[in-house]
Amino acid sequence: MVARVLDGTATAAAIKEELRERVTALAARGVTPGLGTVLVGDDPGSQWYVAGKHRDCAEVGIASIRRDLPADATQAQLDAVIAELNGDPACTGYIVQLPLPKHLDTDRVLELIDPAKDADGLHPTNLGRLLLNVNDPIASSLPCTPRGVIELVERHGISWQGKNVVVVGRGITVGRAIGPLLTRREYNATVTLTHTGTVNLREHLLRADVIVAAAGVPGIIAADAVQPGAIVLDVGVSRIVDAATGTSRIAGDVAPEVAEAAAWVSPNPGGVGPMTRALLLKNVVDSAERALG
Ligand SMILES: Nc1nc2c(c(=O)[nH]1)N[C@@H](CN(C=O)c1ccc(C(=O)N[C@@H](CCC(=O)O)C(=O)O)cc1)CN2
Repeated sequence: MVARVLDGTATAAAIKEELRERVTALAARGVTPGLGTVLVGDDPGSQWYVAGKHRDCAEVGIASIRRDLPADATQAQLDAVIAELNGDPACTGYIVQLPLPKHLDTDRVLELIDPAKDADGLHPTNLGRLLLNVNDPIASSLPCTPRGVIELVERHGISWQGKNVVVVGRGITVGRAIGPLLTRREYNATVTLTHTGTVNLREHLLRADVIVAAAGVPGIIAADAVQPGAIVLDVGVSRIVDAATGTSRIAGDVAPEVAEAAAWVSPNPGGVGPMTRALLLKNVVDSAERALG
């Protein structure tokens, strides 16, 4: 068997087209959504992602506001930028690109974001609402990557109902947030959260109908750990630098041979990454519509 491809690039393009229409409808009501980004430092991956977010905004008609700080920015400087965006009416939603340099306090930063402008859905209030408003998908922003994973599968005609899902990785942007979403009644999946400390990871994986690999460990999902016919989503991103040439490439969590065992695989790049960006825009448009009532 050769797995079919869960095409994130094409699916994200379709979502952006739908969003363009919604943005036009908002404009007719006098509202222009505006996405802000805060980037600290010069990590090439983060710079690339942030640039991509602004390109996406231009494509769908969302205004974009960019605040870049040097790698040695102080906590006070970062706090001031957040206060400025919280107070800027042109900025209807924003994100702080993660990871932050180690000397900055990520938890504090996420708490300082106005929950109504939290386009990532990572403010404690919004993560709390994710747990509390179990059947209200747009009560507040939802984390973009989990939302992207869910839509990528659904838009390929696959239902989540009754699926055994094994998530690998316990980070805040994916692993911890996807379980509360997928166990909502509308999806009815059964979710096991595993991580690099899980004993007998392979046994868990062999029971999975769907694997969401978000550990950031290249190749952690091997072909002999995937049951025939499984759906495998490769969320992990590691950059491997070739010491000789200085060039870098992306390595996902899923070994290439998995494509011979699974029914569906998301490529990496070209799978969940573009969906994360598209769902960020969707959060911004959802919240502009919510604000109108
Ligand atoms: N504040 C946040 N920070 C981070 C998040 C997040 O959701 N919010 N997630 C990741 C990075 N990320 C979004 O910011 C992200 C990752 C990957 C892509 C993407 O489009 N990837 C392309 C490949 C691009 C390349 O060549 O490097 C793909 O998969 O095809 C977009 C966004 C961590 N930080």
